[in-house]
Amino acid sequence: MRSDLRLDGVGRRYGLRGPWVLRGVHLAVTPGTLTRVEGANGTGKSTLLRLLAGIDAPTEGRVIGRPRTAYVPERFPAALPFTAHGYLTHLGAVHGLSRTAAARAAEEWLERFGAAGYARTPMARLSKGSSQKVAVAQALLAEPELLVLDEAWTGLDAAARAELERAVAERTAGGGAVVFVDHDPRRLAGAPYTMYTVRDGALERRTSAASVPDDGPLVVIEAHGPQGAQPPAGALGALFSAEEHAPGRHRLTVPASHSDVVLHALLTARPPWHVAGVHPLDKDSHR
Ligand SMILES: Nc1ncnc2c1ncn2[C@@H]1O[C@H](COP(=O)(O)OP(=O)(O)OP(=O)(O)O)[C@@H](O)[C@H]1O
Repeated sequence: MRSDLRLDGVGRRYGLRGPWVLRGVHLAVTPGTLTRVEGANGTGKSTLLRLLAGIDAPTEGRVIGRPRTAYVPERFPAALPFTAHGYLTHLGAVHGLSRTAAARAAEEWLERFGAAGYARTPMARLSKGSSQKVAVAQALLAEPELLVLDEAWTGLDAAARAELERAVAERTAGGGAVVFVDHDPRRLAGAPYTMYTVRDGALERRTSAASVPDDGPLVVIEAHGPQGAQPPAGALGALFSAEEHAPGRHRLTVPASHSDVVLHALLTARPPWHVAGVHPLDKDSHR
């Protein structure tokens, strides 16, 4: 990827008079970087990813630059009239590979994701997890400059999840950019990334995530606080991630070693937040 992909004053709404899902968004995606997008349900994460992937156009504003891009959608249309191998070979050819190179790349990626055993199975007959492997393989096949992953880990088994993390690291090491959404705050936590929260149609840049350790237990604090509020200042520096999943219902993920600090900040805030529960993060709970 030679230069940034930029969103310049981008807004998107659906329908002529629909509410603005995103408005006034400025964002630069730089070669060799990893970008994480988070936000509560329905705030516009997938909308943002589709604009970055170039499969949707902004209602207003401009997208500047278009690297060779591949995209894993939140919902992959699995019932395609191909075998996994046939589909990937076909796509490889569309991306400009020779037929032989495309077939070889298809085999290689199916193998890497532990899907070689059903390469010749019609896609309509694949399980959800297996078709997700094909969804991921189709995006990696042609070594895109920009890789956009919308909850791409969902449904993959542990080995395939790890393989996808490796593939992401390979892309950024090779100078590509990767933008992703994932519900698990530990996803790619070992790699430095820039994090943006989508809130009220805008992007807020978060900086705390880069310093999060990739080991050590995490706990989830379920807290009730003011709607639309940031967690109290005393808690912010210790947080791994924060999500307002329903109005006034905040889910804060924090290293266990820092949970006391965060609980203290919540309970002594003015007005105090109500702590509804604290539990260890179950790594698989959000997949
Ligand atoms: N094709 C569409 N037509 C009409 N409205 C849409 C369309 N796609 C998304 N929306 C609306 O735009 C808003 C943002 O949706 P989007 O899927 O981008 O959010 P999200 O943050 O990815 O949600 P989730 O976390 O549930 O995946 C929602 O209100 C949704 O209903």
